[in-house]
Amino acid sequence: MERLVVKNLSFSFGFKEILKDISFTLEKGKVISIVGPSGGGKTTLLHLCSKLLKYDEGEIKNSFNSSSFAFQEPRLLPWKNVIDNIALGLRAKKEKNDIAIKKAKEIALLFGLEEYDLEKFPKDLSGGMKQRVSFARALVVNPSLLFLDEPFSALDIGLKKELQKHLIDEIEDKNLSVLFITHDLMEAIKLSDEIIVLKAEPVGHIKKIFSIDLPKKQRDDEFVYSKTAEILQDRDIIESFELELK
Ligand SMILES: Nc1ncnc2c1ncn2[C@@H]1O[C@H](COP(=O)(O)OP(=O)(O)OP(=O)(O)O)[C@@H](O)[C@H]1O
Repeated sequence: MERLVVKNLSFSFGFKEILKDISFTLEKGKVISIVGPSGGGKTTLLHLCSKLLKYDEGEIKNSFNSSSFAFQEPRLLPWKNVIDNIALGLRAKKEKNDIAIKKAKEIALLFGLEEYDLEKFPKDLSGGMKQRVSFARALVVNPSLLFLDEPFSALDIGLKKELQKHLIDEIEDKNLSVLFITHDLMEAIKLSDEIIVLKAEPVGHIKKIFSIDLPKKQRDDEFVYSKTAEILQDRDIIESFELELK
């Protein structure tokens, strides 16, 4: 069975402890989001899980067949146009060139890019367009596990909803698993099976894990709003986000 198991993970940058005793399991076809205050160690945790960083203590066992990553910063290759940036992973997997181009074009159009955008280079794209290219590049290779760091943060509300819907379709149709970071509690409620709340003080640790059982396609705005209101009643969430409810 494909899964990601994180057990008693701790990590420091030099003498600065960033994460302590983190444990959770991501099963096939499930979505876990990591929420928490800025500087709480969310990106560090994602980088450890995706092997971009080496951990100090504990264990990470990843038995997923394949994975891909969309970073907070899109990290596109400046000398390649939109299509070639999206097709990068497909070419690395030795996909035939015409098929790679066809798949890259299909997903680019699905993600709301226009035909005339496809030849553009990253310097000529808006922040939201770059983010869509980066997300498309991660998804087009059909990974079994997707790591996402704030994938929708630069998108307007309409595009955000469209891409979230597309992601939910991929999760349900292809049994895709996702570990993602968001600052947006409503987004986490819409997409996740579990929400991990990280607290930064004194060292990044898991304060709470919320489970959401309603099937994702049944989570309408009303559900998301009422669940958000319910979760915001929780003392731990208020503390984690350093919110003050008056
Ligand atoms: N390469 C690095 N070297 C030293 N310290 C780092 C490095 N990268 C991150 N940090 C520190 O680690 C802590 C956690 O950073 P991280 O980016 O993981 O937090 P985050 O929760 O993702 O924040 P944000 O929501 O603002 O993206 C911060 O105090 C940050 O300054």
